[in-house]
Amino acid sequence: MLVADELTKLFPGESQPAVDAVSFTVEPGEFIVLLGPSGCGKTTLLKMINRLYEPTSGRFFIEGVDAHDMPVTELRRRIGYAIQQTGLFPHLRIAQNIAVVPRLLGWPRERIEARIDELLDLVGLPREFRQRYPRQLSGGQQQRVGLARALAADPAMMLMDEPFGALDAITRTRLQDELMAIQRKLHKTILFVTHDIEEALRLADRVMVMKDGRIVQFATPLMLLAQPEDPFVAELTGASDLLRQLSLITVERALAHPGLQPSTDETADLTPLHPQDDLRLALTRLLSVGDEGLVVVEDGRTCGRLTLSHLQAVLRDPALLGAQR
Ligand SMILES: Nc1ncnc2c1ncn2[C@@H]1O[C@H](COP(=O)(O)OP(=O)(O)OP(=O)(O)O)[C@@H](O)[C@H]1O
Repeated sequence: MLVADELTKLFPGESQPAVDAVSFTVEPGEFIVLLGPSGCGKTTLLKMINRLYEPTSGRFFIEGVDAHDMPVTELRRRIGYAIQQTGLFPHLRIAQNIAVVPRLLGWPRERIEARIDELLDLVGLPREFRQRYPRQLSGGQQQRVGLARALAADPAMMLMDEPFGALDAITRTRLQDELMAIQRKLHKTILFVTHDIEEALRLADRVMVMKDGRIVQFATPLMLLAQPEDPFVAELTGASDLLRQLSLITVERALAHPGLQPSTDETADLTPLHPQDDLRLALTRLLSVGDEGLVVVEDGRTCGRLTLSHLQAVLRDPALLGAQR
């Protein structure tokens, strides 16, 4: 668990703190996205957490221990760090880049070699890339190496500063999918900075919206869209966009809505929905089939039938907010 208590950073010569007395708690295994306009303090906050910057005041605790009392090497061993510019060493081969932290930690050679292979597999790169230099890889491949390097010593927490910022939409979506799969498998606590609202809503368990060094709202993606606490949050997230809200709710949740009894009509549709499909996709399909709705099928078994009434009920129901996954 990560607990920040009035964490503040005032850079020398500045009148306003870059991060201004922020307090929050992050549970183990949560995927947190930091979102906010340029200069609002996202990077500064991350850099305080791995102590690249020392806070001017305030404290934070990792697993109950005051980070200030921890040796920096010990702290950084627990925290992986990946950034947009990748920070790969150009003169080191991919294998050496990935091995930087394990080497610092004095791991035996065989363990390091095995770990490099394991990580290349995990991030979806061929093992032959071991011998290449960063310049011989595409931007997306370099980002994967950056991710592998951040994961190398198996840290419990990952700080990621716009790691997919410079990538095309397709590569970006693919890397998001892989990061989510890695997160589910390894249960890392992740603090992830982005400017991209779609990326934030897709990845986050909770989004920390920042403005002028402060936290404006810290809530699930659906809560942000459905109950923005501030006009700034509404504008930033496009909260009036109902399609965005629907994209965050699954068919399964809509079927479970107490206001509507699921019909178990066995008539098979040509293209049934799956319980884990999102309601934005469901809406697109429902608009083309009309009133009778679409059958929902999982592993060959019919779970119910979804209609437009389900979507309307869900959008009107505040009880569904906060539990979109
Ligand atoms: N080393 C520094 N010295 C002085 N001021 C700094 C320093 N680093 C950041 N700042 C200032 O602190 C504020 C917050 O910067 P920070 O980089 O944390 O913002 P950010 O939200 O990450 O922005 P972006 O989205 O553009 O990366 C800005 O006003 C910035 O100019």
